[in-house]
Order: sequence, then C-alpha cells, then structure tokens
Amino acid sequence: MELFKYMETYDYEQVLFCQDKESGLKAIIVIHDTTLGPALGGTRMWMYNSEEEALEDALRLARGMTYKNAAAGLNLGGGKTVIIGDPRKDKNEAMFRAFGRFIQGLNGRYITAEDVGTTVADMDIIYQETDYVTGISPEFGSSGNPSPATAYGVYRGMKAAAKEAFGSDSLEGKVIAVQGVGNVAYHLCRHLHEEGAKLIVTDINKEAVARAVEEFGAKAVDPNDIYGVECDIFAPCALGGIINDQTIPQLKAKVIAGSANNQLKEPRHGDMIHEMGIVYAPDYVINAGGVINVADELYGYNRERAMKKIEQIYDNIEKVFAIAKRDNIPTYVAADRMAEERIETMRKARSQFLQNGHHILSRRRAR
Ligand SMILES: NC(=O)C1=CN([C@@H]2O[C@H](COP(=O)(O)OP(=O)(O)OC[C@H]3O[C@@H](n4cnc5c(N)ncnc54)[C@H](O)[C@@H]3O)[C@@H](O)[C@H]2O)C=CC1
Ligand SMILES: CC(C)CC(=O)C(=O)O
Repeated sequence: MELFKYMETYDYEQVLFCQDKESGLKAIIVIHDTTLGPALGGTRMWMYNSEEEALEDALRLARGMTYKNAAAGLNLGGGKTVIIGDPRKDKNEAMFRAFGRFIQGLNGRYITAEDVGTTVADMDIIYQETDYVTGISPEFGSSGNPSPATAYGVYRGMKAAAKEAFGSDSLEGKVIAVQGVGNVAYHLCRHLHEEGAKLIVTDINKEAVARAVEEFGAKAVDPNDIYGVECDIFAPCALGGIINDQTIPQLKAKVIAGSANNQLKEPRHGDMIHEMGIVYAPDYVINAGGVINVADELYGYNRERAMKKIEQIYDNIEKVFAIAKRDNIPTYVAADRMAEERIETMRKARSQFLQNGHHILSRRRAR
C-alpha cells in the first residue's frame, strides 16, 4: 500500500506504529479526523496474517469511527487501534501498560476503549498509564463493558429497519439469522428472544452457539450456511467484509441489521443489496450504542443519559432511510451524507478563533 497516497485520498490525519520489544506490543493507532473532537475508537487485538492486513484494518476501522461518532451526534472524531497478536495467548500486563503510555503521549488526541479481542480488564491496565481510556471498570465510576449497550442500540435500530421493511417494528415471530454470538450478539439475542423472535445462530466458537441454543431456543447452523437460511432479518455480528460477491447471491433476508463494523466488502456491495430491495441499516449508525455509552464517561458517566441517547439509534436509522428516499440513494450513501453534513456544519460553526477553546475533554479535566 502507498500509505501517504491512501491517507491523502481519505483525509487521514495520523498513523502511529508503536512497538515494545519486551512485552511484544505491536500496535497501530490511526487517527482519522478530529474535526468534531478527540478521536475515540476501540482497540482490536487480532491474529492478522500480515502487517499490511493489520494496517488496512486499522485504517478502515478508524475512518468508520469518524462517521459513527458524527452520525451518533457525538462531539468526537474517529480513530482506532489494532494490536497484532492472539488475544488468547499473547496478552500481558506490560503490553497494555506500554500501549497506555503511547496513548498518553498523544495527550488526548486519541481515546481508546474495547473492541474485538480486548476486555474491561485490559482497559483497566491501560488506565494505569493514561487518562485517555474509556470502558474501564464500574468501580472507577465508569461504564464497563460496552457490548450490552451496543446490543441494545442494534436492537433499537433493527426495529426501525423492520418498520421500514415490514410496516411494523414488532420483531415478534420474525426469523432472525445471527452471525457470530459473541459479546454483542449474546445480548442482542436476549432482546430478540424476549420480544418473541425466532433465532438462527452460527459461530466458529461452539460454546457460544451452545449457550444461545440453550438460553434462547436458537437453531444452530454451520458458519457457511448462515447466509442462505430462510429468514426475515440477517444480523452480521462477527467480523467485517461479509456482504460480498459470494454471500449476496445466497441472501434470503429482507433486512440486514447487525453489529459488525465494515459489513460491506466494497461500496458496490451496498449498491447491489439496494438494487435487490434489501433494507440495509448502515453498520456504523446501528452499532453506535457502545461508543455512545463509553463517550458518556467523558461527562461523568450517567447510565440513564447514555441509554436515552442509545434509544435514539431508532430515530437515526429512520433519518438515514428518509435521506435515502429523499435523494434516491442507497442507505449506506445516505448514512455517509448524514455524517459528512454534520462534520461540515460543525467545521464552519467552530471556525472562528477562540482564545481558550472549550471541548469535551476540558470537562473531564475539571472534575
Ligand atoms: N463490542 C462492542 O461494543 C462493539 C462491537 N462492534 C463490532 O461488532 C462485532 C462483534 O463484536 P463483539 O461481539 O465485541 O466481538 P466478539 O469477538 O465477542 O464476537 C464475535 C463473534 O464472532 C465469531 N466469529 C468470528 N468469525 C466468525 C465466522 N466466520 N463465522 C461465525 N462466527 C464468527 C467469534 O467466534 C465471536 O464469538 C465486531 O465486528 C465489532 O467490531 C461494533 C461496535 C461496538
Ligand atoms: C467503544 C467501542 C465500542 C467503540 C468502537 O471501537 C466501535 O464502536 O467500533
């Protein structure tokens, strides 16, 4: 990859490569855009096949956070970290302490939290070295694991998408195929089960599948079979890139609504599902519950306030559908438009010189 060319094309601000030999830390922090405020986005730990693959993932995820935070109405920019390694084997305290020091060095330009492969316990270690971490333990007055909040937001957004596709937002009796039943989807399945939906689940982790079968009466299928199952709604809740040339022809669902980041392999796949009449709830709009929850920590965490904002994901998804209809465009383009409009409006509103500029982190420091 020609990194600077790529950064220029998509307006990335900063890419940092961090290594610490003793602990084995190999991390890439990407800050995409800080127009709205400091960049907030989680840290993913994953067994990438190459450094190139890790860099590409970090770049895509960071840009997604700019759009996610803007669309959610947060005063935050977009960033993300990937740590190269196996989260089951390669973690150690020194690694997250070293990583925390790199974040502290950015002096608030980037704030981290959990993502795939990292946990509240990891964030607590990072917190030993930096103020700029969220999703830490409730004992520190924080919001803890963001996954239940993400799941609730996806549930709300899925209801809005169901209303668009079926004329009612009730999920009772709807058949919902869930790909990946990890941290987020476990809680999502609980909401869906409570509302009377019928669940079909898959995961490469057999224990996760067994839990969903036992607790929610879900039917299990093999990972490769999930795309083609007869269902009303497909909920991608594992990794990205799963709406692609191979999977689209298999889809039977009328709605795609799930937590995974970067669900469309390429933008043209968003066009393809649009032409098929599938109602697509754009990933970064529907899965913003977690970031809304952890962002509330910056004001002094208030669960009620955070949940109220997460409820609004229903309205945000409706807004996206309205823009898509108004401008006759696919929903993924409508979501980008909504986010870009907010960034541009705020860029203009905040363009005049201010001696002692105020931003979200100055509130945190004042406490
Ligand atoms: N945790 C959160 O609050 C947020 C998560 N997300 C996104 O949601 C997705 C899920 O996140 P988490 O639940 O936290 O991760 P997780 O790692 O707990 O769950 C993902 C599950 O997908 C399974 N999986 C992986 N590859 C699979 C495959 N090919 N087929 C079937 N299952 C597969 C894994 O075994 C795991 O159980 C990720 O894309 C993440 O970036 C987005 C916003 C917030
Ligand atoms: C706090 C996290 C849930 C934020 C993030 O990285 C995401 O939404 O993907």
